[in-house]
Amino acid sequence: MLMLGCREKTGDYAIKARLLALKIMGAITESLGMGSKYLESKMEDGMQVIAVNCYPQCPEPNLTLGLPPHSDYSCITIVLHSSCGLEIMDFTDGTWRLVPNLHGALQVHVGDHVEVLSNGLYKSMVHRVTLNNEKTRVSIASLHSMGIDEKMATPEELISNEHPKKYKESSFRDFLNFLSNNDITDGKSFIEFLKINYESWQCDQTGLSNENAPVCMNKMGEDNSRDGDYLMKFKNVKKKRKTIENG
Ligand SMILES: O=C(O)CCC(=O)C(=O)O
Ligand SMILES: [Fe+2]
Repeated sequence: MLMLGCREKTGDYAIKARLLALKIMGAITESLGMGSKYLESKMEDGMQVIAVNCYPQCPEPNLTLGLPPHSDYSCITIVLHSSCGLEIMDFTDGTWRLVPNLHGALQVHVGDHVEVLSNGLYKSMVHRVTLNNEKTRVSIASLHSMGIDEKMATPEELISNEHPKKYKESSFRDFLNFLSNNDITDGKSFIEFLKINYESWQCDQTGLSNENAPVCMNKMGEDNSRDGDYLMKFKNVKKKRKTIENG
C-alpha cells in the first residue's frame, strides 16, 4: 500500500514538475525576445529525467562530496530537497554559496542548453552537494530537455557582430557521447567543450594581454568563468595575475 501511495505521488509530482518546466521555458524564451512558444513543441516532445538522490550522513563530511561540481545538461532542472547541502559556485569571487532550505521550495537550475539557447545571456549553474554528519539528505531532481537527437542551437536573432555566436549546437545524445569519453568528476564540462573560440577567450581571461586584468577577472566572474576544470583555472588565473603584478 505504501509503495502504491508513493507511486501515485511520484507520478503526480513528475507531471506537475513537467508542466512547471514548460511554463518556465516559455518565460525564458519570451525573456529572450523569441516568444513564449518558441520551444514549446520541442519541449513537449522532449525528455524528462527524474533523479532521486540519497546522501547518507557522513562521519567526515569535509573529506568528501555528495556530488562533484557540475552543471546540468538540461534546459532546466527543478529540485526539491529535504535539507541543506546544495551549494552553487559564485564566480564573482570563486566561493561556494549554500542554498538555504526553505520548506517546500523548489529550486530551478539553469542548464547548459539554456546557456547555448541564450548565446550566454543565461549561464548554466555550477553546483555541488556537500554531506553532513547529522542526517541523511534526499533530493528529487527533475531534468527537462528537448528530444535526444534534437540539436539546441542559438537562434539567429540572438547573434550579431556585437554578440557573435558563442556555442556549437548539440543534442542530448552528443552529451551522452561526451560522457562516455570524458570523466566529468575530473572536472571536464560539456558546455566548455561547446564554446566557440574558447582558447582565445581563455587567453583574454588570463589578463596576459590586458593591463586591465582586474576587470577581466570581474568579467570572468560574471560572464564566462566556467571551465572544464574551472576551479583550477580560476586559481591559475589568479596565480598568473599575481606573477604579472609582481613581475
Ligand atoms: O541534490 C541536489 O540538491 C542536487 C542534485 C543534482 O545536482 C543533480 O541531480 O544533478
Ligand atoms: Fe545537478
